[in-house]
Amino acid sequence: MVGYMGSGKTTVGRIVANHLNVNFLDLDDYIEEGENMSIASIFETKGEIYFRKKEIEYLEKVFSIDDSFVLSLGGGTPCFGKNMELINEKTANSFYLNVGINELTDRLKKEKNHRPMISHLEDDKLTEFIGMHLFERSFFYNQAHHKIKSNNNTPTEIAEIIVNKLV
Ligand SMILES: Nc1ncnc2c1ncn2[C@@H]1O[C@H](COP(=O)(O)OP(=O)(O)O)[C@@H](O)[C@H]1O
Ligand SMILES: O=C(O)C1=C[C@@H](OP(=O)(O)O)[C@@H](O)[C@H](O)C1
Ligand SMILES: [Mg+2]
Repeated sequence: MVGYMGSGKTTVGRIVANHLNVNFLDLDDYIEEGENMSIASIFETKGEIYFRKKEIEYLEKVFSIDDSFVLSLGGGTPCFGKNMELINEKTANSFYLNVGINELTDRLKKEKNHRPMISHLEDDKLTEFIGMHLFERSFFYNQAHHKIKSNNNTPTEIAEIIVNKLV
């Protein structure tokens, strides 16, 4: 699962894994467990560049697991180094959860705190930031094999659309 913060990667990925009866892995959780630190503390104490290096390292590590699983990435994962190339090489089915700026703003207003890329922003600056940031990142997200419009459906409905593309 690929897409902007708040697009539902973690929520939808978990449901898809459940439907397919395979393990679910969230790259952020995997990093937090491996580093024994929250993503927010990694950003705060070591900075974003350190996080991005770790993110590449854990992405490579996760792809060395010899098992079937659904993987939800962080919003920035596809946008650094050669990550998107690696993602598409390692899976035949990458999904971009495509959600519009206003819906993302509504969702993220409620949960800025554990997302260090936006936690410093006032609510009234959020839409503008997301608009610019999404524009920059869309180049990478759009390289996913499947693009799923995810604005007006529940996570369960989106998971069903995804499962139907896989079976
Ligand atoms: N399809 C959806 N409709 C409404 N809210 C959603 C949907 N998908 C996710 N959410 C909500 O949006 C927030 C962010 O979801 P999350 O799965 O953490 O996104 P991501 O992992 O892409 O950052 C959560 O509060 C989640 O419940
Ligand atoms: O977009 C980003 O740069 C980030 C997204 C986060 O994941 P979610 O997209 O699951 O919030 C997490 O990896 C980190 O806070 C950085
Ligand atoms: Mg997530």
